[in-house]
Amino acid sequence: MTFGARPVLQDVDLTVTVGTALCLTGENGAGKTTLLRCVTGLVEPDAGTVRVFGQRPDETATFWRRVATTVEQPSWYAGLTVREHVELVRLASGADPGDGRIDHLFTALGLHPLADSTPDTLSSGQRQRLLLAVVLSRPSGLLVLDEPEQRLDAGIRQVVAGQLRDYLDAGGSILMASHDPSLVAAVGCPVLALDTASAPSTSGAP
Ligand SMILES: Nc1ncnc2c1ncn2[C@@H]1O[C@H](COP(=O)(O)OP(=O)(O)OP(=O)(O)O)[C@@H](O)[C@H]1O
Repeated sequence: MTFGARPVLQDVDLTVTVGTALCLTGENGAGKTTLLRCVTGLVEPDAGTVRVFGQRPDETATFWRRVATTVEQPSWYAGLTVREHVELVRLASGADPGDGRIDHLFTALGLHPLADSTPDTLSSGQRQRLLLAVVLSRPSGLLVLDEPEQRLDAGIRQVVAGQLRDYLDAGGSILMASHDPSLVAAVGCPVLALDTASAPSTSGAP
């Protein structure tokens, strides 16, 4: 990619095998979010190839039924509660909102006391928990997460790590960016470090 005269993400080559996770790290501006946006089709790279489940990322429902992401912040519906948002997403994904999955996530993420609130009344960390509940509540094959630890306290970060491990155990794949080594260690995924020149160096086995 090039933004003006500034090259970003040059010579980057990575694969996330189905059922595994990979975490992108690197300093601010290294290109982590840009890479996640390329993978989710939100931005078209100037050159190179991106394939997700063998397909080019696009805007079709077929693509988005397999990919859940926090790269784009959602717009919350005025008047709908926290619980109604998650139910709506789960229902629209063809899953049963009453099968206990939402209660499981609300218990894990501490959202039960906020279930009847509207998102605009939540703190930024509470809204981040809601966002994670939304993406984890619907069936998907790939989670693309941009700094899932953002604004979360330490206890909830470990809970999120546990939910991500559960997602992997169920056969899902995860590509995420993070600045939190403890979260990455708790998920147990390999790390791909992007430097500001975007030449990747790896630690762990992607
Ligand atoms: N839409 C855009 N227009 C111009 N420049 C952009 C745009 N998006 C990203 N950039 C630039 O690309 C570079 C990489 O940005 P990116 O957000 O991918 O970094 P990052 O590694 O996610 O950083 P952070 O750790 O701060 O989240 C930065 O220099 C940024 O200014």
